Amino acid sequence: MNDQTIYALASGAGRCGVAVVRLSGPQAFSVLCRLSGKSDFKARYAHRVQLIDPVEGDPIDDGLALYFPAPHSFTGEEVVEFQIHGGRAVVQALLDSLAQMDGLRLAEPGEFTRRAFENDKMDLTAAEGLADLIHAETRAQAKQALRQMEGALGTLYNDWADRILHILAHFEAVIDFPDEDLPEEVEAGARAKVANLQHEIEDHLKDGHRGELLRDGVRLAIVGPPNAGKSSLLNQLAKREVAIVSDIAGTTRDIIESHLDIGGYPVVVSDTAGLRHSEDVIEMEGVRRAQDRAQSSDLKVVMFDAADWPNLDQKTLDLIDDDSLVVLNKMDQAKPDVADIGGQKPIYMSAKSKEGLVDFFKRLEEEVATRCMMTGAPALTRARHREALEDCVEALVRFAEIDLPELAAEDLRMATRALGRITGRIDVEDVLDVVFSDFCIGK
Ligand SMILES: Nc1nc2c(ncn2[C@@H]2O[C@H](COP(=O)(O)OP(=O)(O)OP(=O)(O)O)[C@@H](O)[C@H]2O)c(=O)[nH]1
Ligand SMILES: [K+]
Ligand SMILES: [Mg+2]
Repeated sequence: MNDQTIYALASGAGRCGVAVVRLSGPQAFSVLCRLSGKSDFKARYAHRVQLIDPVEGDPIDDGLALYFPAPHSFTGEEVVEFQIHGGRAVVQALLDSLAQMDGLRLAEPGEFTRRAFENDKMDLTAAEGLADLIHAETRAQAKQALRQMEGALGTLYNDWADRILHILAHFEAVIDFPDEDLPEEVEAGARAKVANLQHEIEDHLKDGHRGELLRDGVRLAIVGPPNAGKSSLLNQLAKREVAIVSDIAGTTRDIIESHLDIGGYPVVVSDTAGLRHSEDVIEMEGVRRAQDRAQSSDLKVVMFDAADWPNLDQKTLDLIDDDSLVVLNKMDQAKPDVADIGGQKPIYMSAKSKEGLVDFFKRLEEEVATRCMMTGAPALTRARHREALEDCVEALVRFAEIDLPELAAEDLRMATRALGRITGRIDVEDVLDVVFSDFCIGK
């Protein structure tokens, strides 16, 4: 347990109706008593308190105080929460009083959650879920974060680790008691279980990065020749004039990014420079960046002026792939009958008259949704998880190729350690616990 008591404003900064100041650590309760002049507090009960600065004797506020005795608190430590009026001066007065008390200090970013993790109140995936929930900008993001915070990922990874530990227990037994004749079918069964597990983890890894896309946002690039109407479409998507629109070809030069909520899903849209050859070095740099961005995006809108059909720009045609929505814009001026462009059926629209826009938005939303679809199984949300799971699979693959029990056991240990890195939990003690509680050698 930490011997320092930390405090911080837990609600957002700035003027508001109610502000929450939180304390955690051994002195939290005595601080509550000093500020309120009372000592009789019921656990987890909102008490009306007059807060008075103990040194100056100045009143701070008339508010509420809640006391959460350890270990039944967010951090697992003694916690006190003050709900006070959210004026800047009131909040500052309380923070100043706390700052003057011995043994108290302002919390570092994430320190309350860190203490919760250290006191086994949550594992690393739950802590990450909590961070994501606070940063979530769309409904789907918040849903995924909440699910992770409530332990969906942690449970999955712990379950996998437990299953490996049980199998490991078998190999530990073979190593420690070589004279006991353990039946061969037990080993075959153990190996079959590892193979199953390996497939489950591989399936989880093959999720098209949906959890990561939902967490970080789907990257969408709008590309096409100059004057196709790319910036006009960005402005329609963003519902404001993000980019300059003009009839001068080559208006957009740099990449213009906009963060959007499309059907509850986060999308980072990039408007790009029109693709063409130019003598202007700045414009050419813009074209290079546009092509780069198209390459690195999860989804592309490849846009042409419908009037250009059938003489479409080759640079733009070259970018079309399975992740492209091909659009013929300016249908208010021209609507050629085209069945296929680069293997895709074009979508007609007008970014100016707004014809076809509703259908296009629907199509776009579907494409975004399938890329970060929330299904029954929880999705991994971070590269950190992915790397550890890949290490785990590697160890399981090695295990399958090895007969010697000592080496096989070592690979299983590496596999559990990789999973343990994700949740921050597993250590050797866990292996021993399973061996002795679950495996009856002396039978
Ligand atoms: N009639 C018609 N005009 C459009 C449509 N969409 C865009 N425009 C016009 O076409 C011109 C070019 O539009 P922009 O949005 O600037 O085109 P862009 O693709 O961003 O062009 P660059 O940035 O130069 O590559 C502007 O005058 C727009 O008003 C449309 O659907 N119909
Ligand atoms: K333009
Ligand atoms: Mg533009």
